[in-house]
Amino acid sequence: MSDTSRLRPTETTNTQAPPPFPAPGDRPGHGRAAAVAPPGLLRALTPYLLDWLPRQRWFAGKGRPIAGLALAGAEELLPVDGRLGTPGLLHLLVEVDQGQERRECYQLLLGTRAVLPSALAPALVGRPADGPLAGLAVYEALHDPRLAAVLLERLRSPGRAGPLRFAAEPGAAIPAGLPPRLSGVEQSNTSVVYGDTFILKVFRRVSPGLNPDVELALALSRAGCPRVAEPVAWYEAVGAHEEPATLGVLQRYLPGCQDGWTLALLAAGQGAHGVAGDFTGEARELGRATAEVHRALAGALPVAAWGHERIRLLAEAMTGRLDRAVLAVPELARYAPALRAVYAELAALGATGTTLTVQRVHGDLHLGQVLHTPGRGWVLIDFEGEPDRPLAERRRPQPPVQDVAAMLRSFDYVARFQDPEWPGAAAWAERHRTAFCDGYAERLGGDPRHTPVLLRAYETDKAVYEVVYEARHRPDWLAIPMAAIRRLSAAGGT
Ligand SMILES: Nc1ncnc2c1ncn2[C@@H]1O[C@H](COP(=O)(O)OP(=O)(O)O)[C@@H](O)[C@H]1O
Ligand SMILES: O=P(O)(O)O[C@H]1O[C@H](CO)[C@@H](O[C@H]2O[C@H](CO)[C@@H](O)[C@H](O)[C@H]2O)[C@H](O)[C@H]1O
Repeated sequence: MSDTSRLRPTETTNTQAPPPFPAPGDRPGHGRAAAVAPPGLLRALTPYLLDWLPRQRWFAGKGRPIAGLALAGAEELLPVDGRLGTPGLLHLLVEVDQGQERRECYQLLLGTRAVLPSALAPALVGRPADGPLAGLAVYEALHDPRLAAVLLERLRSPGRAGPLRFAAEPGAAIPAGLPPRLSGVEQSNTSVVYGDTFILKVFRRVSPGLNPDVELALALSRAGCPRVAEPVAWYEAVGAHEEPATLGVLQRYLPGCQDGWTLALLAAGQGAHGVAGDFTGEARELGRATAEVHRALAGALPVAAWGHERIRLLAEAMTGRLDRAVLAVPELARYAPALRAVYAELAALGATGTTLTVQRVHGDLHLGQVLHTPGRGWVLIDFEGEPDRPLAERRRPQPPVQDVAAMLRSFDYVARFQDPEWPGAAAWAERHRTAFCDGYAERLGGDPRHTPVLLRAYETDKAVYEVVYEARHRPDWLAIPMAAIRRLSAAGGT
């Protein structure tokens, strides 16, 4: 008999992280723990997690010291027992205290084995010397096809596993035994492809509430919109006091696709005689696809109108983001007065009696979030919104121009990627931005360029976000959004 009891939650109150880490206490955004592991589990893992977490691509708190860890959930999906000679599988929700008001909660899937095969050596997290995992190698479970297969099996048979709930679209046919492989493209989350038929995205940073990546993709798929990879199953953590937190989604895999960023760079690089190549046909098609998604979202989910006060609040929120960005990246400071003027113009727009139609949008649209597929043309993915914004904010309706502005920024990125100072960059970007807007207007009937004040405010807001994003994650790329900041701050009135 396996010794599963050693990892079963034995208490119904929060486990405190062992000294020297402080007790979790009441956690903003997470409330009480959904499940509690026995004392000793977190203590055993902590030294390894402190080293391993900050090295993960998806870990948002890089560069800030970790003051404490706490378990918000623990479930044994396969018995953890080295004597069995088979791998164990632990599902953990770990809260990380980095001295900020909001503690981030991360989803970890950890495998355990007495002997780790050499192919899994790069996935090693640590070998605790004592505690409930003593003598076992603890490693990233999604690297192990045997353990990735367990997740697919759970998704095939909806139901509960402790605090975890697995659900599937009615009628979804998910075959058994599809071979898993870890997706090479690791970004904000971790994805596993099953037999080129499905792709499972395991969300890393989680919080209570329905993740828009599931919510919007389901709404679009149920509305029959072909511009989305259909979700077929998902799983979530069910807490006692809060909305379930979405943990992962299984979607149809689109074989043979390529992302827009790769394609656009390729096209731009294929020009002759020093002139960058053309991507305007694809950009126009992408504008059409984006308009189709907006139209389908407006049909499936609530739409509202923003009047004066709400537009003023939007301008205020953008100004607040700028102020915080200036603190994070001081070289923005000299442009700040001109950028504030862009937002002031937006606030003034509300005073003229203008109303804006708002609806659910993608929220972080860029060329890396669109896949060109052999059968369907452009498909939009990753409806999570900007990962740094709280979930509730990402789920609020917004003017659809937000997505348009974000995609316009992406064409600017392509133009300046090789050389931020390339003299032809502005013209290349402008041609492709125009083509995208033409396609969008053609399909939707409304042209985003007809609200230039709003469009510029959103483009500015995005460029400010990108400055902070690049300063934090890819300092070598900072020159790209800074060039946009210079342009937008110099543009002046309408
Ligand atoms: N349905 C799909 N079919 C094929 N490939 C996909 C699909 N969804 C995502 N991908 C691939 O996985 C990558 C990451 O997906 P994404 O949803 O953006 O994850 P993340 O949230 O980690 O950024 C994409 O750039 C694409 O290469
Ligand atoms: O794809 P994510 O949801 O993780 O989005 C984040 O990372 C993006 C970069 O991978 C970042 O996008 C920025 O860089 C892109 C080129 O790599 C460019 O096409 C985008 O226009 C630009 O915003 C995105 O902002 C960030 O949220």
